[in-house]
Amino acid sequence: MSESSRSYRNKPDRRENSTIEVNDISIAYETKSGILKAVDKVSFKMNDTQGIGIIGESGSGKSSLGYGLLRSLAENGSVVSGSFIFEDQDILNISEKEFNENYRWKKISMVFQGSMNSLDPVFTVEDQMKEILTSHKKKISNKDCISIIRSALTDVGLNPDLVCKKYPHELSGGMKQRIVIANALLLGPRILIADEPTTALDVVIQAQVLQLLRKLIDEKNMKIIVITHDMSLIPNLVDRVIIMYAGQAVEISDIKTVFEKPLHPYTQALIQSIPHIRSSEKSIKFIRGDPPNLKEIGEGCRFMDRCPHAFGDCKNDPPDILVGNNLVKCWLYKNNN
Ligand SMILES: Nc1ncnc2c1ncn2[C@@H]1O[C@H](COP(=O)(O)OP(=O)(O)OP(=O)(O)O)[C@@H](O)[C@H]1O
Repeated sequence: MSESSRSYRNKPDRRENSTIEVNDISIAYETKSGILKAVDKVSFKMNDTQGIGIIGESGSGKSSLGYGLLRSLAENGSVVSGSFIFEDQDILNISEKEFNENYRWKKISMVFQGSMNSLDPVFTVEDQMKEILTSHKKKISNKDCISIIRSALTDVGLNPDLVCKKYPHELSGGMKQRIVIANALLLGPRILIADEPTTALDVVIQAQVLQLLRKLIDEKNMKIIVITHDMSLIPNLVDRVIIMYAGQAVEISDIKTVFEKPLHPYTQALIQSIPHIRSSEKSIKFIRGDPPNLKEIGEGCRFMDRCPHAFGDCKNDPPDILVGNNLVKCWLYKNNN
């Protein structure tokens, strides 16, 4: 890659301030039948944390949180409160123009859920990648474009000579997902939000894509926020997890503790629902009942109706309680307060 083309991609610099602080983010959608509160006061920090997983069942608000952080919510959605501090700046509180010019794709990027199926069928891989580059870097030369594209494809384990001139339908699912990741990393972001990055891939390819993400995080010294409903995917990818339930972060834990000693009854149930091949247990464990309707949230613990440990206190909103280094939103730990 030429020196000039190198300068279009942010280079990893271990000295830069990579602290990320998400404070009390709430997200709501306006719908015909009322306001739906998808995310309720979620906070987390990533100082020494390189990767964080956002885990929860469908509808728990994971994607809304990711879209909210990238300022890409659907038109009827908005971040109603909270801040997202990155490089000492609340990037939810700057103009759209400044965010687009300095942050979107350049410092924060996203692999959207299902995006491998939205690659444009009438453009070659090279043309799609060129389009991204030229729309963000108006003055970039064709030579630099090609050089960056080839390097980005190599980074994700693809041979540029074989894939540059190919159309999406000529590629396997795994290759398409690698291209989607290469697209997201094209401008050298410091934070990558990956929403269900391995859904719709078979297990072997899933493992390869996860391994690729791990390699890219290390090589590029970037931070990753992985959104997934599948807890079993993340142990080698992230060091902390946020367990989301009905729009709230009910547990924030390091990855080891969450598997060895999950605190929240919902997290415990999630872990128990992961099938173990060597276990003598023949029946599949599942969580009975349904999550509450996010348009009709009342007082009290949102998991109460499904919780085997529910008791009187649960009728009141549970506080966030620190247990060791981990936070849990559950009255069972009130004596730790
Ligand atoms: N544009 C929208 N308008 C109205 N409601 C929405 C919109 N987008 C999401 N929701 C609702 O917000 C809640 C959270 O959805 P979200 O997609 O963030 O959850 P999720 O945990 O990512 O689920 P999934 O894994 O199925 O994507 C759900 O009740 C969903 O129906």
